[in-house]
Amino acid sequence: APALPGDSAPPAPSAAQQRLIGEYGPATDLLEIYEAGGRLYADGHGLHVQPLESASGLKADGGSVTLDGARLPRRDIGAEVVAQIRAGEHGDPAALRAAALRATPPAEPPAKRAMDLVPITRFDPTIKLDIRYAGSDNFMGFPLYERPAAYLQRPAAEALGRVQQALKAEGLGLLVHDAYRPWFVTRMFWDATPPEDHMFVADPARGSRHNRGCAVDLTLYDLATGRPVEMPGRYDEMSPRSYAAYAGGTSRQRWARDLLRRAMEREGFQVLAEEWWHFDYKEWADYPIGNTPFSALPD
Ligand SMILES: C[C@@H](N)C(=O)N[C@H](C)C(=O)O
Ligand SMILES: [Zn+2]
Repeated sequence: APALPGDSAPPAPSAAQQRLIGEYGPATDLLEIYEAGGRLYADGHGLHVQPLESASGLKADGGSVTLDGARLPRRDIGAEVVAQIRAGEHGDPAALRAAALRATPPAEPPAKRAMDLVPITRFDPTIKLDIRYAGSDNFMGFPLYERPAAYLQRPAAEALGRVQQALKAEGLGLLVHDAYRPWFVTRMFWDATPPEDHMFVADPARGSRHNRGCAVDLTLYDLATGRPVEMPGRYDEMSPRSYAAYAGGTSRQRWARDLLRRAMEREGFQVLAEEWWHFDYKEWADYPIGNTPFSALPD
């Protein structure tokens, strides 16, 4: 039997539909235009799952929507949050890093298991890496890691290898953005992120499951082209598009997101409700919080 039975990707929407799909209006009361079953719908801002062609009073041209005469501009909430973080009081990378390195992780009772971090490509070298925190293409806008490495605790890395094998039958592979993360980096994320967006970064007072070597941030790539598969939102986007249950975007994007989730769940990983790309391995509570930088981990 196929590893992930019953899957076939829905068709992509037409270019004309693509131009309209998105979020419009005030952040606290967004109007969402999305595709389902080949049709466009408007939802929010006083409308409820309204087929676009029958939404009287609504005119959409892509750049903005006019609803009952009021103009609702297109929004990219994630990009707005990134701009806020980079302009914020904690925008100085060196000062942020120095403060985080001076701080100490929370004290905890002895962990059940010792750290046993292994490179995540050890059990399947076809897992691809694009380690965003080792470069500047991340929400902070500067490198946080000394090298583009990805480690997980051994049982989690083995499980990830099995996910990769299962996805091969679908012509897909895993593209990893992050795995083990030293605690001081979690502290830097927390300090730099506006409090209203703290749901997207772990509280250093409890530690991240990444610090325990048991969380992985990842997406899918197409084995034939090597290109990432389109998802409903961007990696590390701090907006509702990141929620695992987000109903917007296109059927094809939601299909890919849900396929990734099912493939991961079959091997003991659980998705984070706020982030479609973040998965915790089931044994995370057994491991201690790690603060070892990548420069001190073996290659
Ligand atoms: C920062 C983001 N990639 C992430 O991993 N968030 C979760 C909540 C975490 O920090 O553990
Ligand atoms: Zn994560």
